Amino acid sequence: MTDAGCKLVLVVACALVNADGHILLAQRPAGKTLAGLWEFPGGKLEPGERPEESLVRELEEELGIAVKAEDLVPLTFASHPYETFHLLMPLYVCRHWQGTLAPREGQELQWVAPSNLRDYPMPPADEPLIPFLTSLQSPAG
Ligand SMILES: Nc1nc2c([nH]c(=O)n2[C@H]2C[C@H](O)[C@@H](COP(=O)(O)OP(=O)(O)OP(=O)(O)O)O2)c(=O)[nH]1
Repeated sequence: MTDAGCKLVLVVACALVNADGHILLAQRPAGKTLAGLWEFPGGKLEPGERPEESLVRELEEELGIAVKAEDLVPLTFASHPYETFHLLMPLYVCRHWQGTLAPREGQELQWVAPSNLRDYPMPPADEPLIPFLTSLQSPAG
């Protein structure tokens, strides 16, 4: 059966990877949907935006860093049926940015070793993404 009422929501997200090979997670603040869960920085595309452009904007807004679109490397994507919408979320990896990273929206931030990602409760859409991150090569690898 086709779900004619399904609303598709496109969200772009980024695994920022630091020199130690750790990945940045952000905790969704109280009051938002999925509050308390740890997610990859990013957000919904605004009308007319290209995905990479949207992610550059979100990373500046949320973390105060400047990222070049060409430093956003596609890794995989999430496709998850939430109750009120279907989430389609490309996940990029980024190892290069400028500026000092800071939580601009009051969110908790944590650098996490890929092998420890499962210690951080994530939205259900994100769980299938974890194996892709644990298989990321280290900068030296
Ligand atoms: N940024 C981000 N969003 C995620 C992840 N996993 C996941 O299910 N989402 C969902 C949560 C939200 O429903 C949507 C992102 O919305 P958003 O961050 O732009 O805005 P929001 O929380 O204010 O959205 P809302 O759900 O409260 O309307 O994608 C993730 O890893 N990163």
